[in-house]
Amino acid sequence: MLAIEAKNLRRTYTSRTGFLRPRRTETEAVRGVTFEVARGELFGLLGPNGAGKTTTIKMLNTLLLPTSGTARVLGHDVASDPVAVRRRIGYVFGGDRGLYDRLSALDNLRYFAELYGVEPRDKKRRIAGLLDLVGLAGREKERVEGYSRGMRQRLHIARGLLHSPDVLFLDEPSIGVDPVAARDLRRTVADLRADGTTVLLTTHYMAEADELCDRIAVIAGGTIRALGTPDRLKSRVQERGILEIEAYGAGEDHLERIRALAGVHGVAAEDRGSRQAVIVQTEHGADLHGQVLAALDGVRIGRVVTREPTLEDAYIAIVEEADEPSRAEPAPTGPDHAGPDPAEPAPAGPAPAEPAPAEPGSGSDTDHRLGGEVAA
Ligand SMILES: Nc1ncnc2c1ncn2[C@@H]1O[C@H](COP(=O)(O)OP(=O)(O)OP(=O)(O)O)[C@@H](O)[C@H]1O
Repeated sequence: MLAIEAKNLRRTYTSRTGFLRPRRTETEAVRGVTFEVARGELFGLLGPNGAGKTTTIKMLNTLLLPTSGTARVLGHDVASDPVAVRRRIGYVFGGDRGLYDRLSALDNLRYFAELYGVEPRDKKRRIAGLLDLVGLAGREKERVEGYSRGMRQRLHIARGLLHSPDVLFLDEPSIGVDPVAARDLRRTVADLRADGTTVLLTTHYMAEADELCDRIAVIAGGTIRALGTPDRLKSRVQERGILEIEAYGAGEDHLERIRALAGVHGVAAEDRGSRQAVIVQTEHGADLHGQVLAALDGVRIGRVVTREPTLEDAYIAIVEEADEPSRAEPAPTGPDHAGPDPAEPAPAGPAPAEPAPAEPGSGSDTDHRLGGEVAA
């Protein structure tokens, strides 16, 4: 039996804007998403901001009703059997909310264990095992307010696992976590998988996805643009050369000039402190150094290197193709691929069913990303 089965999932948000003349605005956040996750698999959902990742996760973990389409988790339908789904899943989202700062990690876990109905006779052993798994054993008596962001995140994961879920949703667990803590977090996630837990992970960090995920779906504009193993995704750009230029002050006009050069397949700029890395994907074997540097006329340039493509380059290429449908490659076929979907308007559907989260420090619930706890 599959852990997750999503078929043509769609979700449209309807919001009202304007006071005197209110208008209804519809946002098609997810526009026909189909994928399957096998039991024990670590599956990554990657995409730019606003791509529809959180909305997809929330439909799968029963916090939002799909506008149309179906989803099953361990065979249970998310819309018609949400209680059975909730019993089998855990949900951990990035950020600071969801823990009691004034309590120790141990007391937090004891409290949530009670809330989630963990059998009293199992509680002690379960908590000790989880503290061990997330690397907090020995620090469990300290108050959470003194914890680093990485430690909090690992405690969040322990909390999400208290009721021994078979499927864990991890929504950007490493957001705002420093590189050393992020490495520890990756180790924890890898251990979870080794224990047989199915994990659906969203992240903005490509290296993390590359290291951890068995398969990855790249989502943009509410549809899946590519799906496969990290190697398979990388093979999309294998035939390309990557030119990486350290720059200070390159603007969108410079990038446009590079984009317009014959033999250039994609351009992206990443801020790295005071400098930028301008990453240019070129046709394999094309020597575009001179032309690219000429297009950066007036910009201070540092090191220029050519290198092999990474998952990040594949990701940039996929997302850029999604932005420019006319340049999109033909949709690949086969079980490991999902091509661009036709963007038909989503039919109107049932109203959202977001349970009000009863989270410590949850504040107002106007932020759509901050879902409630779904553990049974
Ligand atoms: N409650 C809501 N009401 C109206 N629009 C919403 C709501 N929640 C999300 N959206 C919109 O739906 C789209 C998808 O949002 P979603 O949060 O699922 O994306 P995401 O891929 O998780 O983004 P991020 O990486 O920034 O978290 C965005 O355009 C977003 O503005």
